[in-house]
Amino acid sequence: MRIGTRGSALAVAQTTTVANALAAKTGVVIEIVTVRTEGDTSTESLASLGGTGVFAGALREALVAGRVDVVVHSLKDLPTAAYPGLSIGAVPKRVDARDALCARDGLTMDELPAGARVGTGSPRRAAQLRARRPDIEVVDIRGNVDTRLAHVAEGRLDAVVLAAAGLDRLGRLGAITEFLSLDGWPTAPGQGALALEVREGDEKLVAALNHNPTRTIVEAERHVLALLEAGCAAPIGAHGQIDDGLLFLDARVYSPDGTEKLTSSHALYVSDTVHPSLEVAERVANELLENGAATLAPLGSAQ
Ligand SMILES: NCc1[nH]cc(CCC(=O)O)c1CC(=O)O
Repeated sequence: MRIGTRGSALAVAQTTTVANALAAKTGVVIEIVTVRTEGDTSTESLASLGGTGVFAGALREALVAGRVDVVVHSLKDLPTAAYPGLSIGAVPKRVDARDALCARDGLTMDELPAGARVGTGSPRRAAQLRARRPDIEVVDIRGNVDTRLAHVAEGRLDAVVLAAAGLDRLGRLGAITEFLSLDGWPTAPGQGALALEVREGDEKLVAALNHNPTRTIVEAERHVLALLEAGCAAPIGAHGQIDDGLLFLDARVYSPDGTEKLTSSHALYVSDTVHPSLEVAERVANELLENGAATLAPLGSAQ
């Protein structure tokens, strides 16, 4: 079985984990194939690339063409629209969904001095930073996780905000100076989860790695994006969880300058309905739209 991945250290790390787990569960021999994507090679800001699918496109083409049998995506980088002929065969158990602050000298968010330079390429993180600390300077950066951490280590920035999941997968948890709680800092739909995409009909190749609660939760988070017709670069955070059969979904839309935000939370019992993810997302998205989400934030083009 050939598994396709982006070439970044993070992508290779998470694909290797998936390959090992799949080999252990199925006994199949696995080869990892690296595919270059526009999101990896371009130095443009993510927002200007148009966001949607800059990482996923080349991987999906390789899958359709039969050059690989499975591709591993970070779920948060995967467009919400279905892709003809392809299907998400499995969503493995999610790891940490939180963002983390990686600052110089062990500083926390509250301890950063006024005027501190904090790097991120994400409009959501930029809005959240401005909301939390209007007195700091948000700096737009690109590059992989190691490049971003180097900006701090080498003194060009005071801090960066990154996904805890990515830092963990790269063995860089030691760079974290504060985990940002999901209550106050919901993260990108699907953050910390992976999607194993296959050609339609091949779902059984990867079914052994599927984790149904994770799938239900991340589908709810992603439905919010789709219902708001928002791209992955929109300033939207969403966080779902399942406790005792109750699916809870919280989503927040920010104005880019961080001065305004809209929040909506709803919950329903998974066993009470046929499509719990879609229903809870509809309640959340409708409430956000009724309260003006589309005028508060540039949601980006429909997918
Ligand atoms: N957009 C890049 C990207 N895609 C997935 C992750 C982190 C790992 C994950 O969320 O699964 C990252 C890096 C980051 O946001 O810090």
